[in-house]
Amino acid sequence: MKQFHYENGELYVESVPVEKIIREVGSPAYIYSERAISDSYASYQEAFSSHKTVIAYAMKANGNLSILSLLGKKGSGADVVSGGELFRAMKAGIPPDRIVFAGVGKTEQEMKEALEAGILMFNVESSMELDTLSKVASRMGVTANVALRVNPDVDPQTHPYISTGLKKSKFGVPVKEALAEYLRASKLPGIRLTGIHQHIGSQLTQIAPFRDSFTRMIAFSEALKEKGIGISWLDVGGGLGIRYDDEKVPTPGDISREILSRVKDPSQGIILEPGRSIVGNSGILVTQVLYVKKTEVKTFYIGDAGMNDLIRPSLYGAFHDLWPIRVREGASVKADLVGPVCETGDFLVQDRDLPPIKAGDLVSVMSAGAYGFAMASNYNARPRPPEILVSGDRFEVIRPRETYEDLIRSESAR
Ligand SMILES: Cc1ncc(COP(=O)(O)O)c(C=O)c1O
Ligand SMILES: N[C@@H](CCCC[NH3+])C(=O)O
Repeated sequence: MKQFHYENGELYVESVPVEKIIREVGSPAYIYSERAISDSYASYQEAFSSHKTVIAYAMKANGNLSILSLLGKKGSGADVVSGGELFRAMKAGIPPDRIVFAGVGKTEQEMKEALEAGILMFNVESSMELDTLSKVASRMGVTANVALRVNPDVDPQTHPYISTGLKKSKFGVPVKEALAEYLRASKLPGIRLTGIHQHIGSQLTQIAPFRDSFTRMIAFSEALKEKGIGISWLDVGGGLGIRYDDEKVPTPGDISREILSRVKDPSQGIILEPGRSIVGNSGILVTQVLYVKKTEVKTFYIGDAGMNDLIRPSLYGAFHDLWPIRVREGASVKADLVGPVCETGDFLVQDRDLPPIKAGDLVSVMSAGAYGFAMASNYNARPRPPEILVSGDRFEVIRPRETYEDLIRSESAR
């Protein structure tokens, strides 16, 4: 978080005071640090530099075109999960031969688009999907590069909504059925088996689940080799956690040691799909406190950003730290920071000792660069906030605030 720091009691992003940005673009607003994004990406590049690696940024975390093109220019690929994400990635200039496509419900149309683009690999999640891809590719007279997403049944020790590698989860092909499915796939027209894919969950803070699932992946790739199926790419997914509160999280270097120590051949291709760990701590959501409301039992700071702008606290009970934009002297107060949305679950912070805050103050919801704007909605007909990218002493609006007209653009009143 070193790109977000105080100078004389005032919060800066890189060399720009947050207040200066808000004066120009208004509140609420997402603000990202280019330096922070570049540094996170570089830590993956360095950690995996000894092996042939594609870092396929999981753009679901933050799919802004400027961020995609920033990463694309550094050599990043993209992990996409829809035709829309594929479209965005290509618009941002990410070459298709660095794009992998995951997701349990790809449509025939999406498969066709990805085949036309010539993506690196489809990460296929079920037998039926495999048959559909074979049919679509054969019809087009092309061959789809395929990995099966193998569900290793490993507990990632994270929030249940974002655990994906357990037996009971909807993702991937159960590890027990995977060998038979690969053998079947090897005979299907229009399919070329090029990889194995795993992704066990998000916001992983322990190294053991990575180790367990990768150990299973290596064992599985050896079982495939014995059956004559050689694999070019081991796609180990994403999921590395970030520090929201006081978590101690593994680094890309820790992950690479686990992985690369087991991969003897440096020409064995590795694909990584980090999302949160690239952008999560590279962004904040700034909101202005409109009102302070004290009841018999609680203090509420009512801000101009709500669950439609950042849904993680409402959806997962997620913790986001709260920093004042200007530090005030005084005692902390136990309070909630809530939004204007008509839902009791509309809170960004709940029952927490917060620094002294007055109506009119700007505050920063930290660690909001991943799954922040990306999951924002127009609920309550609220225009989504702008996104700002800071680079050194400059800042740029990389997505303007939506207008009321944007809200109704494709509708008509009868
Ligand atoms: C297939 C796949 N790859 C990569 C990611 C990115 O995960 P994270 O943002 O936790 O790195 C996800 C989301 O969890 C995913 O579902
Ligand atoms: N959206 C989630 C993570 C889901 C990851 C996508 N597979 C979050 O905010 O933490």
